[in-house]
This record gives sequence, structure tokens and C-alpha cells, in this order.
Amino acid sequence: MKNILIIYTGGTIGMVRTPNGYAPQSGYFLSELEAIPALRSPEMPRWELHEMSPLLDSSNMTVKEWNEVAQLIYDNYGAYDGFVVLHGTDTMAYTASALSFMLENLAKPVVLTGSQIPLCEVRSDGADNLITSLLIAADDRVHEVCLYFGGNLMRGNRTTKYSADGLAAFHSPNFPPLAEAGITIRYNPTALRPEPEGDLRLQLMENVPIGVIKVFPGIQFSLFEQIMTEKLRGIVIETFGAGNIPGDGSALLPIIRRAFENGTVLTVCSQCPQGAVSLGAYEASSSLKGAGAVSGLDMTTEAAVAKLYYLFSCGYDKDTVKQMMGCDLRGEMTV
Ligand SMILES: NC(=O)C[C@H](N)C(=O)O
Repeated sequence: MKNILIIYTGGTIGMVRTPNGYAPQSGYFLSELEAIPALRSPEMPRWELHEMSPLLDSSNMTVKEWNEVAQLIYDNYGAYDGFVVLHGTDTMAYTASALSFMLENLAKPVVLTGSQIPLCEVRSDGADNLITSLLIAADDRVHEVCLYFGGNLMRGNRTTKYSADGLAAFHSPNFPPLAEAGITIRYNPTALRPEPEGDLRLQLMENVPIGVIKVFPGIQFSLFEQIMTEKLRGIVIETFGAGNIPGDGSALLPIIRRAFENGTVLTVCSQCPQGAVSLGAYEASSSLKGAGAVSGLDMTTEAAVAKLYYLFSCGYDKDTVKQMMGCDLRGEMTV
């Protein structure tokens, strides 16, 4: 029988109502799970719960918690067949992306899930999400960090939170689902990552100063100059469409050049969830290319942020980080 470790980090799934709104409560979740008979049915894998401390609303997740979860998976890798990470939905796509980079040569399933309605409430989506995630975590076909939510299994570093109140809260706009859970769980073998060859390697993250800048009509780039050139090591710029920025580039390009000289790597992503950045397709983007920015192609902002943290944490210099931002490392981009 397969053995799965459930790592409970917090999130709505285990929250209770408080006078200040929903909040996680420590030491109560195991009894909630034990009250769901299906979780101990003979068709289910065996599971154990590890509760993190403190439990968090995922809007409070930081690099420190990413490291704790990744280390826990690494330390328990031999003892379990798969891992389910229960997590708040707000930053689940960031954590899934981060774990995908931190755990190189992952050969076992790591499935992130959670819910939009707490388990203790009648219409909760938590039990379904958890039950299906446990079955996926026990499946030998999965060798990657993925996110299961509302009937879809997606590659973790391809996901983005799409809905603040829908039960199918996540999209994978540029990569097909890894599986769809209807009456049966139908896997998509052409989308799943192949089993890796080397041993699992863990890279912990450092709290590198990273920034995300979203362009908008009328943006005054000069206001961002100091932070871009002196404070940040990695920047994700969310441009219009296929990589376009307002103006003729004369305001932004010297800033990018100076930032790159100072060691900052600027990655171009799109405000459009679907499709890819194509630098040079329009005049409005061609100058970005010449100034030292790297195209994030069809990467999500979440994946680009996690990848910048990861590459700088590996200790690479700016040229290597820039070069690797444009390479597919864990199936996060279509090259
Ligand atoms: N549905 C959720 O889990 C939202 C919650 N605020 C969280 O991200 O922790």
C-alpha cells in the first residue's frame, strides 16, 4: 500500500471563522480529517499528517516557508511514495513554482491543493480536492510538482490563480492539463514529465530582492529608476500583449541597461495570461531586447518570480541567470 505524507501549511481548507474573518487554527485539522470516512477507505493510500507551525493564510508565505516545505519533502523522500501539500490558494501557484525549481530530479508526485470553502463548512470543496490529490500522489505516473484543483491536475509552475470565488480557481493557460478527474482520473501521458535520471537534489532559496513591475498607460519609468538600478537583483516586467512597453523605449531602455550593468536581470512577461512574449514582433518591444532584457516567453509571472529566486540562490552570476531565465528548466516554459 502506498504511503503519502500530507504537509499542511494553512489556507482556507483548515480555517475557522473568527471575529476577524477566516483564520487557520493549529491542532484541530487532524480531527477534521479523521471525521471524513472516505479518507480511510481501503481504496485510499495510507497517509500521515504533518502540520506546519505556524499555520498561515498563504498571503503570508515567504521564502522561509518554501524552504521548510522543500526540506521536509527532501528529508522524508525515502519514507513516502508521494506528498500532498495543503496550501492556501492565494499564493499556491508561487509555492508550486518555487518547489518545482527547488526539487531537481523529482521522481515522486508532489501535489499542492487546498480549497475555496473550509472543510468545516457544508459546501466545502476541500474533501474532494484532498481525496483526489491523495490518489494522484499515489500514482507512479507522476514525477513532478503539480497542482490539483476543481477537477484538473496541472503542472504547478504553469498555474495561476484565476478566480477569487470559483471552485475551479486555477488555470494553466499555456500548458494542457496533466489529468482530468471525472468519473475516473484520466491522465494525459504526453503532458506528464518523464521520470528523471539523477538523484533528487534540493536547492534552498535565499531572500533575494525581486520585484514585479506592471506597465500601464502613462507609466513614468523614471519613478522606478532607483529601485530598478540599485535595489533589485531580479525584475519581472509585466508588459502589454507580446512584450510591448509604452513610449518609444527611450525612457526605459537606459534604465534597463544600467540595471543590467549593476547585476539586475530583467525578465519580460505578459499581462495576458495566455500566449507568449515575442520580443521584436512589434517596434514597441524590439528595444527591450537590445537593452539586456530576457524574454520570459510563455512563463507565468509566478514561475518567473520563483525562477529568479532560484537562479540567484544557486549563486549564478547575472549573465548565467539571464541565459538560464530563457531556458526551460522544469517544464515551465515552451522554448
Ligand atoms: N482559498 C484560500 O485558501 C485563500 C486564503 N486566503 C489563503 O490563500 O490562504
